[in-house]
Amino acid sequence: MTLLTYTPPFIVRQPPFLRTSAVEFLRTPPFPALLSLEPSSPLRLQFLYRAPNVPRHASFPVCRGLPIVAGADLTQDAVAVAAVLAGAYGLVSTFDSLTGRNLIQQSLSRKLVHILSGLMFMVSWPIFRYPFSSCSKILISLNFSFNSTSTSARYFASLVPMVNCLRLLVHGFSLVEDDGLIKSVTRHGNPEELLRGPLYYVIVLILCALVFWRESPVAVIALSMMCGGDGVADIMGRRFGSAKIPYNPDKSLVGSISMFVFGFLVSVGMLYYFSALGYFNLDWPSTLQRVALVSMVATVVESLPISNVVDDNLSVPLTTMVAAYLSFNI
Ligand SMILES: Nc1ccn([C@@H]2O[C@H](COP(=O)(O)OP(=O)(O)OP(=O)(O)O)[C@@H](O)[C@H]2O)c(=O)n1
Ligand SMILES: C/C(=C\CO)CCC[C@H](C)CCC[C@H](C)CCCC(C)C
Repeated sequence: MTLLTYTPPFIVRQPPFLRTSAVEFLRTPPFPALLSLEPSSPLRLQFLYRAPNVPRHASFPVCRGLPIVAGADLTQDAVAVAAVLAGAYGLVSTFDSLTGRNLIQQSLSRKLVHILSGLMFMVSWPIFRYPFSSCSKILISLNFSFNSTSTSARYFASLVPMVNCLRLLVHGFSLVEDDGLIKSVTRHGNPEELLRGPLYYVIVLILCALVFWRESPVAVIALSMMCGGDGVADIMGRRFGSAKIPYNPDKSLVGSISMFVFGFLVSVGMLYYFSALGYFNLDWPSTLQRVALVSMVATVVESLPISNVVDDNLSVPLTTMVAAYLSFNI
């Protein structure tokens, strides 16, 4: 379904800091907002913003000339923020209703919200597409040979977890009552619980959107391990985890195996999703090995008896970010 037509952007030189082995490794530029000096044929924008087919190993002369009207419409990103915020509210309300009617247990509701929120947020990233910040346009208009391909879309997308972060703070400190939120995302129904796992969770979403975004496998793998891996580990471990981990009686082998398997599968699936939309081009045999290694590292960290020191919603994604960054840059 064609929603909008826009003049394709122009390719700029990739910033030096992006000329890492990761970029070489990914072969073609990962940036959907690349600007090409000679406009290619108008691309018809689909609902999901696909990166223009940038030729592999394309040369990237520095961008010059008149301001480049990206053709992107801020309106789309504003609508996208509203739509994803509505989705977040709807997800929590749905599980509030299910727990309220005793159709699912509160602990299962919490984990399903944990699994679905981050993954659905990540899946929504391609609908944000304002290609560059106003400062970039000003720099271009001044004929500034800038190297940035920063995309403002990430800032719009990060508004969603930011609003939810505020929501968790307001209700976590009981400034405003929201029984539905508390029932669907806390284990014991205490508002203060919102200020721990759920709050760390949305902070990680903000970090992933702002720092790595859809232009790198790092955030994709980190959120896949936090949501798909850790979330399923809890569900499977509680249900089938009779055989405990020797060094951590609170965790089980089934839970950890589930963490690895589902974290790996969800990571590969999400990487394929963004790769299919053209955000990065992966060498799959090597990528699968790297994702397996990162998944193993995250699984080992999640199995450690450190939950009282650092929440899994921090230790798992942060460990995954470091491991994925090193793995895809070496
Ligand atoms: N590798 C794992 C991970 C989790 N679990 C099971 O899932 C429960 C909760 O796991 P945990 O990761 O601690 O979940 P949290 O996110 O810390 O719990 P909550 O969602 O309440 O914050 C554990 O007590 C355990 O029964 C398991 O058996 N093996
Ligand atoms: C229960 C949770 C963590 C504990 O381990 C997850 C809390 C989730 C937040 C309450 C809501 C977060 C919403 C996302 C930022 C956006 C989701 C959008 C999507 C379209 C549903």
